[in-house]
Amino acid sequence: MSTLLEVSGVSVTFDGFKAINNLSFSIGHAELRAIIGPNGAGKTTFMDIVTGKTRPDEGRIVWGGKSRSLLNMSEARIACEGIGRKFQKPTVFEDQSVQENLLMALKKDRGPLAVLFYRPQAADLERVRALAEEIGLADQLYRKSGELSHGEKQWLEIGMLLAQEPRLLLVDEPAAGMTSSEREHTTALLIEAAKTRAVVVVEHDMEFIRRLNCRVTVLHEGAVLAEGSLDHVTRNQDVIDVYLGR
Ligand SMILES: Nc1ncnc2c1ncn2[C@@H]1O[C@H](COP(=O)(O)OP(=O)(O)OP(=O)(O)O)[C@@H](O)[C@H]1O
Repeated sequence: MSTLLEVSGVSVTFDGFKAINNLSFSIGHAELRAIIGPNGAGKTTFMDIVTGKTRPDEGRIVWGGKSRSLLNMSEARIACEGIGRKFQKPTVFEDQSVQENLLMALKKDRGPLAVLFYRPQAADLERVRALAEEIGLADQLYRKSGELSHGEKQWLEIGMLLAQEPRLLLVDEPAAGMTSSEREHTTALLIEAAKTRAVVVVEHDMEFIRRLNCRVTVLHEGAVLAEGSLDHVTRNQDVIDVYLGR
């Protein structure tokens, strides 16, 4: 499988504390990956580094077919390059309908005049309909987003990220606060999304990860402790020791 993102030998120090320690990680163009690890393992900092929010002290991060470095790019540039991030808390425009939220998120010319004179074209509405179908909100297009359940808001936000056509999607704890049927739907949605792009899911819920049925990377003290199937990593003695606090 060809590599989309390659992080090598990256370290980050906060006030003398090494939060990320010589971390290496890579993901393919259409791959689903789960990242797990105990509290403080460096999962959030890892995502901050990939999105340009935090700059590493050392290491390399290369991206795409031309292996361009992400290190000199601004956060906005990295987002334009096709790296989308879903934070834990849903952030949709609550007063707008599902359709309006998705329309606003479509990848388009965002110049001030283009935004001012924007009128949705038939192709945009069709794309929004397809996105709503993909996230399971096709029958809620005209509903105010503020009226959606927590799970539905999360799907809408995932749809808004998909509307930007990212090549890599980073998703932070998508299952938190969801009912079990919402979790099942979220699993299916992420598996589907990863057929055409890379998706990294940071999650604590092992049952959710089991259903994702993907390669798992275990972080501990800012480095990769183990990698492989969930069964493989949960049999690893180092992983067992870390989770049991030994
Ligand atoms: N800005 C910062 N300044 C100082 N220390 C920080 C900063 N950001 C993170 N850390 C520390 O770096 C370590 C890694 O934190 P990080 O949030 O990346 O872990 P995590 O794996 O996401 O944890 P959790 O599962 O609890 O969210 C922690 O010890 C944290 O306290």
